[in-house]
Amino acid sequence: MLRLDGVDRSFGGRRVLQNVSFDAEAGRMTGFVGGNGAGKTTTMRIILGVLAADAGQVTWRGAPLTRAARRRFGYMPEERGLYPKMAVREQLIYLARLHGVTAPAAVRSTDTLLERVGLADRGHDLLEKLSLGNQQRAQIVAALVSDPEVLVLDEPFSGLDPLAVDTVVDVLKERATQGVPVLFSSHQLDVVERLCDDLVIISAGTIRAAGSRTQLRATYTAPRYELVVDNDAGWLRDHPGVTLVELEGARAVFELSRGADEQPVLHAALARGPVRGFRPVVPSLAEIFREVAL
Ligand SMILES: Nc1ncnc2c1ncn2[C@@H]1O[C@H](COP(=O)(O)OP(=O)(O)OP(=O)(O)O)[C@@H](O)[C@H]1O
Repeated sequence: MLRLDGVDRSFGGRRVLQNVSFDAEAGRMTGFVGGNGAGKTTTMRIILGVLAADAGQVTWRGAPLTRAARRRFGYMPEERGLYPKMAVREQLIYLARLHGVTAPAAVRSTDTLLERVGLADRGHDLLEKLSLGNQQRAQIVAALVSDPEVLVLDEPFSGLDPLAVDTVVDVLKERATQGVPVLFSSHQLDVVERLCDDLVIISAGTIRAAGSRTQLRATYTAPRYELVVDNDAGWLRDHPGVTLVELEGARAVFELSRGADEQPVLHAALARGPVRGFRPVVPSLAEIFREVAL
């Protein structure tokens, strides 16, 4: 597992990371989310050794990271890394070689990945001739081409159309299935929700929550239910333990205080007339994020 333990970092006396600790586990997709300036890129740069931490450490498989270990990492930096004036396929092969991949394997890996992301026929173009979305696809190939042991990706989905997002999601999930920890940052909470097994939420340089989606839901949001009746459901407002979240006439979404049982609410509804729907509502990641990070 990739582990950050007590990482601090300041710029010019301003602390931007404070005691940052979390794990990205082998074989799991870990979404790293936080608002603008929260500290995601700085954290990823420290993992890759592009920046040094002031305190704390990053370990991989229990050992502090060395330059040799980091060569086996795949990194997609925020500033992206490919050369605009070099042909796409040529530089991807070159990059794989830099990471110690043999020439035939570098060619094979480049061609397979270009095909996967729909760029097989653009390999001979200069990177700058590609549309921004296609450049982004090439950057993703760059992170994957050396068949890395660990993947650290800064906003890998930004600028991709929905079909390209799906393709990249598939490729990343495949890597995770092969045992690679995949740590990626994203502002697209719907994509993170669909994709990640684990979540790390950072705000103002501090980790606010980390764990599996199910754990975070259980920890940070109260149980929620939807009730649909025939008449106005406004009476719920006065029911003990209930907080109304939404009310549209006969349909209501409500939260129950912790430890409260939902059955008395159902009985109360039935006592007033027919109940057309009653079901638990799973809070979205955006709601968890609002609860934890803001
Ligand atoms: N080289 C630097 N010098 C000074 N301040 C920096 C430097 N790099 C980052 N910072 C500051 O550190 C804080 C965290 O920035 P960082 O880029 O890590 O956030 P982020 O979560 O990736 O944000 P975004 O989602 O906007 O990309 C910000 O306040 C930023 O201004």
